[in-house]
Amino acid sequence: MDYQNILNTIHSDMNYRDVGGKVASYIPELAKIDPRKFGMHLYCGENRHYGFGDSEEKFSIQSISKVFTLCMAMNIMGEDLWDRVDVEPSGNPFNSLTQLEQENGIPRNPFINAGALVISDILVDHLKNPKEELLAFVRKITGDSDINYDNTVASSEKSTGFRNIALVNYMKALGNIKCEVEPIVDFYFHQCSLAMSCRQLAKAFMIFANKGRILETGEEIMRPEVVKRINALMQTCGFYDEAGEFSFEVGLPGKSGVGGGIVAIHPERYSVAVWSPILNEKGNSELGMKALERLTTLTGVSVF
Ligand SMILES: NC(=O)CC[C@H](N)C(=O)O
Repeated sequence: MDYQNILNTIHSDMNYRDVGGKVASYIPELAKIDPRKFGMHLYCGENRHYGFGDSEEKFSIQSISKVFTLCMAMNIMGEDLWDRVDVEPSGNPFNSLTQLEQENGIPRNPFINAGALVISDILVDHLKNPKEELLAFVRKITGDSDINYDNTVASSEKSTGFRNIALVNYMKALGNIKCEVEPIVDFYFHQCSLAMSCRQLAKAFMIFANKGRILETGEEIMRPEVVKRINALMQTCGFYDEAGEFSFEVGLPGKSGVGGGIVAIHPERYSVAVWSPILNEKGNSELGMKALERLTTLTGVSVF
């Protein structure tokens, strides 16, 4: 497959003028990002890297980080994790509070904010220094030590993160949060502030296309049965109330973030990341979704 040729076609056929959404502004620091940014990187192992545009520039990965923390929490808790968080698509916005009341504080899935905050609670509860351990985990699976938190983005989100703070308080009232609220949201805002490029994200997510092993070293990070669960959740819940649309258009498991990044994997073939900060009304990168639709259409291959 001539991936570089396909990526070049996507790059020349599409740009930010094709979409009408807006850069996220509820986190003030994200509102400063240039809406014209557009990059994509595809990695198939054996040093086969293909990319274009701003694929080496770091951006705020936001909710994409929820896949990393889920992975760590599953390695700690095993199947007991599912007593604290469910595995169903929410059909609701990522920061919604309403379902929690009807469902006794058990979030629908680990990728909506409520679910990711329960995962943060678990990591804060079990790890000595969760921020350092998350950073070490991400650097290890990426094979790159040049990955850090963006403290300016983390404090910017903290200054306006009332909904997330409300979610933790509410779940604590309903008995699904063990630790204090402050360290949980501090950890959550930091995980969301992780700054990575498309190239780094494609490398990191290769473990989900490679049955849980780091491709280059063969080291097992997760058991294959854990990868099965995480990929299933990316397929059904990775795009909030647009997970159906992403499956329909793209046909790959993936995860988005309000920084405008999307990562998707094709098991045993490739891992791909795209970045364009303009979001649609569901909070997913508009151009990113279109670019990935082009990728699976032009290659003629998806998981379906
Ligand atoms: N969808 C997202 O990327 C949301 C993450 C963001 N940090 C928030 O909690 O609102």
